[in-house]
Amino acid sequence: MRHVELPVAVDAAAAGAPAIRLDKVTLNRGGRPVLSDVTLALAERRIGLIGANGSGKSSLARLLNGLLMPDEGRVEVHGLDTREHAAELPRKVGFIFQNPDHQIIFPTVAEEIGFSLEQAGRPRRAAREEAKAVLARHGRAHWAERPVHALSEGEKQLLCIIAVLVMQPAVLVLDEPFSSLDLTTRRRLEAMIASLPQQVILVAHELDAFSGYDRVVWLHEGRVRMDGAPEAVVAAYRRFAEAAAGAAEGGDTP
Ligand SMILES: Nc1ncnc2c1ncn2[C@@H]1O[C@H](COP(=O)(O)OP(=O)(O)OP(=O)(O)O)[C@@H](O)[C@H]1O
Repeated sequence: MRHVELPVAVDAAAAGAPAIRLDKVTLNRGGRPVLSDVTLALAERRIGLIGANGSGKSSLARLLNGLLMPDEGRVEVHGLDTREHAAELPRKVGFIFQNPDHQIIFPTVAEEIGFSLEQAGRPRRAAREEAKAVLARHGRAHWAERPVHALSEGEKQLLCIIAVLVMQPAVLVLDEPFSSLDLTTRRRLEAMIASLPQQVILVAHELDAFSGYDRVVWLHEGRVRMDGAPEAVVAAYRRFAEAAAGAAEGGDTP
């Protein structure tokens, strides 16, 4: 199967002014392009990003909060060029990594959340107290003095989300947050994410995670292959992936 799926029009006007724009973005990593000429206006509240391993999803996600900068083109978040406003981006775009251990710095839950509150401008002493109140709001008051290493993977992921949310970002980017979670834990986290007022951009291989989403973008070899309603994009991607698996079994690649 070699045909290119035509993009599905997304009603950007209905969704409001784009919060995020990528304009002709090319990104090189390891001396080769991993994103090529990507143009996207991301305005919808719930956007999924899918694609095969190595297709460029994490790289694109990292462009959104300034962890990576484009080699060509521009990335704008709420009108700010990421190249010129890198220091402001972490407060606008919260980022959740696949592995919570890459995000958590402090030994206890309250210290981790307290640090985020300090980053958001609270004095240290007030931050420690407020951390307990934040945990209580999430029904996790009993976590405050818990060592982070004693939390399960799902609990650590929830801690990361709570810690990022205290910065009150306008956008939450989650890069494969479910990959080590069991189904029940994943469903709970999905429900929590669904309840957030933030714009959410979710990178995931779990194709059923996008129910209720406004839009899904499929990346293929560093380019947008299809972009539109979740059902249509996920179905096309599934067909493509299954054809690719079949062709690989037969010694061919689509
Ligand atoms: N630190 C790095 N240095 C060099 N190349 C990298 C680096 N990180 C990723 N790449 C390359 O960039 C390409 C895109 O990787 P990326 O992680 O963005 O893909 P992905 O779609 O998120 O993949 P996955 O689903 O496996 O997480 C891959 O070819 C990868 O090898």
